[in-house]
Amino acid sequence: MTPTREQCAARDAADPLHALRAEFDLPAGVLYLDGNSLGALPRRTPGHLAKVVEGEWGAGLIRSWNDAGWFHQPGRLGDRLGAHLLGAAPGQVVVCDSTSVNLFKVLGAALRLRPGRPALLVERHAFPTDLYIADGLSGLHPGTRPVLLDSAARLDAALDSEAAVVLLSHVDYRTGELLDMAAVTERIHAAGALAVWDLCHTAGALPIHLDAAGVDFAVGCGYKYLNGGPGAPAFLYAAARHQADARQPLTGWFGHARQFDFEPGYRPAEGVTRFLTGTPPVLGLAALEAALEVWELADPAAVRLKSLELTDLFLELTADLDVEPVTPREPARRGSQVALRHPDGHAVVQALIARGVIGDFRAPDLMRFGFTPLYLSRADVHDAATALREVLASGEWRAERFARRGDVT
Ligand SMILES: Cc1ncc(COP(=O)(O)O)c(C=O)c1O
Ligand SMILES: Nc1c(O)cccc1C(=O)C[C@H](N)C(=O)O
Repeated sequence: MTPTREQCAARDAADPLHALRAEFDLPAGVLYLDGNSLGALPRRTPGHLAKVVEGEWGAGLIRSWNDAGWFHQPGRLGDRLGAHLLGAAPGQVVVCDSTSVNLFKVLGAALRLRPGRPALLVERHAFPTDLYIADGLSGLHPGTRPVLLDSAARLDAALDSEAAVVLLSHVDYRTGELLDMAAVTERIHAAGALAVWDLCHTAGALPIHLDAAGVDFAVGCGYKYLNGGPGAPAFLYAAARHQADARQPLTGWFGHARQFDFEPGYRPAEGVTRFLTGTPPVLGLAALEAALEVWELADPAAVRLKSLELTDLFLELTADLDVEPVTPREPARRGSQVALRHPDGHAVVQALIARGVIGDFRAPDLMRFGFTPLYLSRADVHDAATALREVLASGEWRAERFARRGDVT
């Protein structure tokens, strides 16, 4: 028997995480299932930003680089994020730049740590920026060539003595499939290669254990599950054991050993600081800091349990619909989103959005629904599944206004 809405609401009432919903400012009448693409606005963010803008920028002016600690914000936020959500001991994470730029930096550093090995392995269906960056970087490294994997499951066949670096997504942005980070990293290391993980769809979706898994490098973005806001700075992780030898290619002055000596030659800073490039986006970091404060109110293990419950519930409540779930049912292989295949998925998603149920669509036929336990409840999941059922049963998605028109997301 699938649970009723009342049963869902009763479970919500008994859930300690339910209180965190009040930390978010969500518009009335909207069921937001797209926090896996752009997270919701934490209520404390506007006030925190106003404080930084008026107090630190307006009143403090340039003094705030020192007095308000702006210089150290990339490392300080990195340590907080590392401790709470990434399983990284201090001194290995910095918050800076975009995921794409950080990928360029860590892949560049990783390739230089494996000289003589030409292959940079990437999944054929990786998020395109990962493919583009791997391709662009390979063009700049004589002798390096990208090798496309049909899937992560085919990794072993490609892991030979030519393999330098393997770039993998912890969760697949289309299907929501989760890889076993520790086991896969171990296989990569057994072949003598380095493991670089894209955590865009897992940072804030489930607890990550980078140190314990022996990961070499990782990147991820701040604007999805972390709720740092549109264009929020991203993060990167460089394992302590690699830092002294790592040379990243974007050698800007914020990564210099003596930034204010203004030397003409580049010398990398100690530690993960050498992965910084230019002036940090102070206001973007402030918004991410406010969001992290909310995250620090939540136990990531409890968030994971609730996430699995929400995705499971949605899969169960939509099981009899004329859609094909592509997200794995096994909890250990599932991230925090559900993808359902439907030949007219774009129109169906548009019809849902017209009802206030916001999900998204990835060509050619995947409807994606992100489940963010900090601000979604079981009753919300029930309502979303009911809306999908009604949209499909009524055929309202066939209306001309829901036809595809080149929207950006
Ligand atoms: C797996 C993955 N990597 C990278 C990115 C994007 O990187 P950027 O923030 O640089 O646009 C996304 C989403 O946009 C993503 O889903
Ligand atoms: N980063 C995005 C953007 O700048 C505009 C629109 C969407 C996005 C996304 O995050 C897409 C997302 N990474 C995805 O999984 O498809």
